[in-house]
Amino acid sequence: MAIENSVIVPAYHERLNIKPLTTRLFAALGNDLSKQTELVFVDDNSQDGSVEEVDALRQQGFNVRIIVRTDERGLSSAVLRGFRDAQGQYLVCMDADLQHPPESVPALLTSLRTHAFVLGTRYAPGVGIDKDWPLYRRVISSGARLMARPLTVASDPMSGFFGLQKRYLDAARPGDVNAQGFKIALDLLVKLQLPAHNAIGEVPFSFGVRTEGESKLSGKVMIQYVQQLRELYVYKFGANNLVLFLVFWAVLCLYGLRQLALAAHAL
Ligand SMILES: Nc1nc2c(ncn2[C@@H]2O[C@H](COP(=O)(O)OP(=O)(O)O[C@H]3O[C@H](CO)[C@@H](O)[C@H](O)[C@@H]3O)[C@@H](O)[C@H]2O)c(=O)[nH]1
Ligand SMILES: [Mg+2]
Repeated sequence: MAIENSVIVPAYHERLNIKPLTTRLFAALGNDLSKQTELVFVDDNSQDGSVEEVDALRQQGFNVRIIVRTDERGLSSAVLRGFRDAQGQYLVCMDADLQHPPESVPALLTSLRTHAFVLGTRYAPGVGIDKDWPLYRRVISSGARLMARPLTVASDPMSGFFGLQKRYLDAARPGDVNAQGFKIALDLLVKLQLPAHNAIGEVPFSFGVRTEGESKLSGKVMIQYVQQLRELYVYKFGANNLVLFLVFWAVLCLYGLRQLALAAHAL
């Protein structure tokens, strides 16, 4: 049966998460969907046994493979590499560390049949973020989301859990999509030529906490986000509207201070 769906997972030092993600994903897909789906890890030469782990799973019959990059690093560029290499027309991106529930992938794939882009969202009734997610990450995430507000109507453009139809990526101008940092979904939402109506679907999910390995979010990634936002504001509103960007930067700072004050009050 032809491969229609490709699930792309950027992975760096994620050996311990590879097996649970693979088994949970294919169990969630069930027999029919599993036959049409490949799982592709894009690893940046972790040299932690991830390759052997994937090989063992493939020998057990799972349609899983791993691309090892030795010349590049970074989450967004890894995702783009996986998308380029994908066999399927329906692409899903998710993290390796099980913060994105594999059980929500079938819903993403279903929604992708009728939407060009589908976003896994943590901001919907009945879902949310695990209470153990650190406060400083909540503050950063809320601030980053607020700053992206004017760029897209999507409720959770910071999400790393999303899907799109490959033809829209194929139609993008080469080099147009920013391969720096972590915010690949936001870049795609702003830059791809999506249909004017009903382009974006949303699938609610609960954002878990990592139990194995560590987050790779660094100060550098946050600076890359600010640079990316500046570029996106110019892209969407024109070079003269940088003022907008600066206003939102100021709002973000005020919001961050307010959150910190509230947190300090609660202590
Ligand atoms: N290949 C590769 N993969 C990477 C790299 N950096 C991170 N990854 C992979 O990208 C996934 C997400 O990385 P985490 O380090 O777990 O990110 P996070 O701090 O939990 O942030 C996640 O949640 C945010 C929402 O608040 C998202 O905005 C962000 O994109 C990501 O999904 C993981 O599978 C991780 O191994 C890299 O340089 N190269
Ligand atoms: Mg994570």
